[in-house]
Amino acid sequence: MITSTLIFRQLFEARSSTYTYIIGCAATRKAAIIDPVLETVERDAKLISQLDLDLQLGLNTHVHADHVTGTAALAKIFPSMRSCLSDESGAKADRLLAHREKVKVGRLEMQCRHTPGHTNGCSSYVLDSEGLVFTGDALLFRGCGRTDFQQGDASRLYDSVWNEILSLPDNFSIFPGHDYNGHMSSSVREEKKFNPRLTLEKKKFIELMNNLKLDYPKQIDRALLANMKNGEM
Ligand SMILES: N[C@@H](CCC(=O)N[C@@H](CSS)C(=O)NCC(=O)O)C(=O)O
Repeated sequence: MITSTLIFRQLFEARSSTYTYIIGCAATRKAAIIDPVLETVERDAKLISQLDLDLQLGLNTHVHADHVTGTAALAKIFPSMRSCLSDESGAKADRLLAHREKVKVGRLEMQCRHTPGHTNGCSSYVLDSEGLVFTGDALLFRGCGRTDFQQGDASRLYDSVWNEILSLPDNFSIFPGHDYNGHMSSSVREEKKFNPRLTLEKKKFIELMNNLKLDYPKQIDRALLANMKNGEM
């Protein structure tokens, strides 16, 4: 997608079902990448170069438990790129972002909103001018991130999603960190109406989240070790 100000790509990494996003400013060619995956760094770097973009920011929505972030590897290819992460994450990054802090991508401005609950250091990135929000694992298509490890907390997640994401205008598009069923995006209007977890009352939501009984992600040991250090292996 290219508008007069925005260059936008959604990319997929199949092993962990992760979405990576490229956000570029059409006027200045400055760009950011959200949640790159180590295994697809070469693909992403090639696309960034072909689009004639100058990668400035590598934004991680949180310390991922299911894949190794590509930010350290991308910084070797694009030396001016700076990695970013919530200042509540306890992990390493070039820039630690406070709640509501803004980052610039050329003439575009994104706001970091802390949305803890899946992990204590989760954040979503709001691109207000274009009506887009990148929710990482806080809010997924008709779902949400699990809350059973990494300081997960269902009560905090419920408040984060309702106060910081679903409080955005109804027509905002939601771009999640993963999808396991082939969906690519959603909207605030849709998730407020159809999300089977978040439309529950808070007590029922907490009960449901505390009893999901999901298997641990296959790459969890390798991923947590590396992602606490910005993806350095
Ligand atoms: N099978 C996958 C891991 C699947 C998983 O646990 N996904 C997480 C996000 S990555 S930590 C999640 O929050 N899922 C929510 C849900 O309801 O499924 C693997 O082995 O990597």
